[in-house]
Amino acid sequence: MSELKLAVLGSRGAGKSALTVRFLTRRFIGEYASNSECIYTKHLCLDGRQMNLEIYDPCSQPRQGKLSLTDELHWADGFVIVYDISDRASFAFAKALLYRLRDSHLAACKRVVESAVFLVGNKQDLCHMREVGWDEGQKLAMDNKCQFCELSAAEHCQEVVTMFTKVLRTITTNFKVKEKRRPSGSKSMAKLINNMFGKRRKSV
Ligand SMILES: Nc1nc2c(ncn2[C@@H]2O[C@H](COP(=O)(O)OP(=O)(O)OP(=O)(O)O)[C@@H](O)[C@H]2O)c(=O)[nH]1
Repeated sequence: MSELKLAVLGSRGAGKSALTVRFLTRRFIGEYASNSECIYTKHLCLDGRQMNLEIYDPCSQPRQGKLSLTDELHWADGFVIVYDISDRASFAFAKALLYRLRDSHLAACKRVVESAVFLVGNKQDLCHMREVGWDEGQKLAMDNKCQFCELSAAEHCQEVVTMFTKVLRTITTNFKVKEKRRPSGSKSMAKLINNMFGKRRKSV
């Protein structure tokens, strides 16, 4: 059974908990305690495959603006980066998060994993108060080679489910690519033995 780990990141109040809970329960709950971080777990079936999903919803208060992200980067297989379309500062924060992710992927040459990132413009129901254009979100996503959508955790249940499903599907695809690249156990053992003893034999 696959184990999938997803981190939902963004600035305070962007709607990380609302989106996560909407996906997990199909319900929109107006207020969440923002002083505690959560790892939600769910068993689900995606494309006929059973998997255990963990979703990390951090407490943004103490880390706001720090962007260290080191723990999340090591832990997660994929990321949902959320901003609030009626809050330009949250867009700037999302942009900084994407740059931080990109830098770490470049440093680690994790090109395969790069696309398991979804940029989400939340609170689309507040479009009368919009501060960030759809095209700005789309461009930021294109520049960072990630997927993008605008939606409302408050009003769009199916869109939220579709967004999470897409990012989970990307993660499982990345897993499959990695599996293909990794030599099988017996082959890699043979290679190891060959490296050790083959070289020694040559030097004798
Ligand atoms: N109008 C509207 N409000 C939303 C939407 N999503 C979340 N909210 C509201 O935005 C506020 C913040 O939502 P949260 O889900 O707690 O945001 P968060 O990013 O988890 O915030 P922190 O836990 O403080 O980091 C709450 O009052 C939610 O009800 C949305 O799609 N539309």
